[in-house]
Amino acid sequence: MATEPAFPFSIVSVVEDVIQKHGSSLSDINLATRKAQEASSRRNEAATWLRNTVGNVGGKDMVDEPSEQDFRIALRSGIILCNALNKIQPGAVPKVVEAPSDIDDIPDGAALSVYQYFENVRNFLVTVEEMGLPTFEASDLEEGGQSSRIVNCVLALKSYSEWEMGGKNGLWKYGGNPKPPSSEKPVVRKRSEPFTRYFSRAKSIGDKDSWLGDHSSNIDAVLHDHSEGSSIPSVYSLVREILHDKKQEEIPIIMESLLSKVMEEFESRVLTIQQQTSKTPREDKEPSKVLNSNLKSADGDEEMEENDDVELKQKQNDGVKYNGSEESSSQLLKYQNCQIIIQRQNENIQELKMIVHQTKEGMHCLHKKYMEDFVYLARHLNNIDSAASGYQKVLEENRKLYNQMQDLKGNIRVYCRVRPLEGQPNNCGIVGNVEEESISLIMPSKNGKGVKKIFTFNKVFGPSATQGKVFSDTQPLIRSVLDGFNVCIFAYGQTGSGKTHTMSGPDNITEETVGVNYRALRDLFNLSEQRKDTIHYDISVQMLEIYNEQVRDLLMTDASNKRYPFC
Ligand SMILES: Nc1ncnc2c1ncn2[C@@H]1O[C@H](COP(=O)(O)OP(=O)(O)OP(=O)(O)O)[C@@H](O)[C@H]1O
Repeated sequence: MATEPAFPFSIVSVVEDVIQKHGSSLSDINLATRKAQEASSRRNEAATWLRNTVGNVGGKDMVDEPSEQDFRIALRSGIILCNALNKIQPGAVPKVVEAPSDIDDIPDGAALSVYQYFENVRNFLVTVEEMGLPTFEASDLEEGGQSSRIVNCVLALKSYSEWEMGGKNGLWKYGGNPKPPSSEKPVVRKRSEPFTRYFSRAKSIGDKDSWLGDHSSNIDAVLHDHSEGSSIPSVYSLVREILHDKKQEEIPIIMESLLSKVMEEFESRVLTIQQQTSKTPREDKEPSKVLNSNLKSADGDEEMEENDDVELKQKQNDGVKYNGSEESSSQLLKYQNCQIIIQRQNENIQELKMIVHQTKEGMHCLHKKYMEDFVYLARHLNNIDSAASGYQKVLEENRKLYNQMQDLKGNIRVYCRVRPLEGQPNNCGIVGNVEEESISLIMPSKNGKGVKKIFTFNKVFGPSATQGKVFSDTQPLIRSVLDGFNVCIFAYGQTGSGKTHTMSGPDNITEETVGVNYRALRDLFNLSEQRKDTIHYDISVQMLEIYNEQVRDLLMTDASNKRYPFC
């Protein structure tokens, strides 16, 4: 973005006005008195700061409101100065040579080299110079030295300390700048030094705020005689006119007074602009010539208006002067609005970056948790698989044992079922005792006495045995079918002995009277369903009749082909 700042005010016009208003009074000063008062005031300020910063040294405090002599004597060992410097920049003077407590009693002018104070002073001066602060000569600490230079140095340290404690934000109010990180130094003309210093400070602000940006050359051009023969005076020509008949030593005081008045005038004009701005809402909606119109934002106008006062005060602190015209204030407001929009966009970008970062972290955590769950499930599945294969092995073993047991019981089993006789009590007639595995029959004989004969079976069912009881004994054999064994169940007996009743059931079949066939099939289908995950069974049914040495397929629909062979 082009950061062409709007300067809706003329520095020349402000200086010109001040000179017109106060021109005569600027030089009308009792220089001697003023200088003495000011020197005393500055020395007191320096002494107070040193006392507050360093505290008691060698059992003595810095004297309150010291004389020039007191001030020099207190500092000539360099201990206070080095300690103060170390407070601001710890370790700046690694070794401070201590002096005996009676150092202040040594008469002024007496040599102090025995206390090696030169080392302290030299270390202090070297460090201060490296920091870009104003220094003094070691001889200034002796009688006849320029104590004002010492005061200047101490006050510069104080200003630097305050500026540093304030987070190095804003203007460092003392005349000089701490050494910038880059090698760039403000170019200052010797003759215009007293007032160009102000602008070099403003440029140092521009390093952070880009308020004046790189326009020091423009400012320099304004200060200097940039247009020979131009009808518009420059600051340089205005000031030169004021100073041309003044003595060399008067110039700094007059310039200070002039700058002070210019600042007052500037503040006054800024206040006027603020008042006008608060009374009249912005009317100029045209794009500013000096601003990037792409940065305009309709929805941000309301909130930006609230920040106008703050921004104006900021400019006021930066020492910029306005000419007060409405057009200029409108341009300034637009410029400020754009700055606010950019700032908010930057904040939004930062916020979005934060959200993206958090989302990435969240995704990373989810992925990690997913992987952990996945590994856990894989392990769990492995365990289940092992258990299932173990179970299958055990099951297989059980089946083998089961079938072996069926074998041991006998591959051919013969059961005997006694049919109840209608209208007669059970166990009457020829049937004697019905045991678990035997039955006795009373056979008639010639002599009239019955002959008892006992028959043994795998199982004997009496006339009261239910269909369920009969099936329960055949069920284990039927289950062997599903393990690949051949099983055959058939009923044998004379007509009317109950074969159909046992195998199928009576004419009116109920849940209790259903016979072995149905029960066996139901059992096989149930087992097949239970084992469907591990074994697939194909089940088919045939129904044949063998009668009078003829085999017939009872399930064929075509009656002509019922007899064997079927095709
Ligand atoms: N255990 C029993 N309990 C009650 N009734 C029975 C029993 N056994 C057979 N009956 C009855 O006896 C009759 C003859 O039985 P069933 O028809 O089963 O004999 P069957 O041996 O099949 O004869 P067939 O060889 O002539 O076919 C039927 O009415 C049947 O209900």
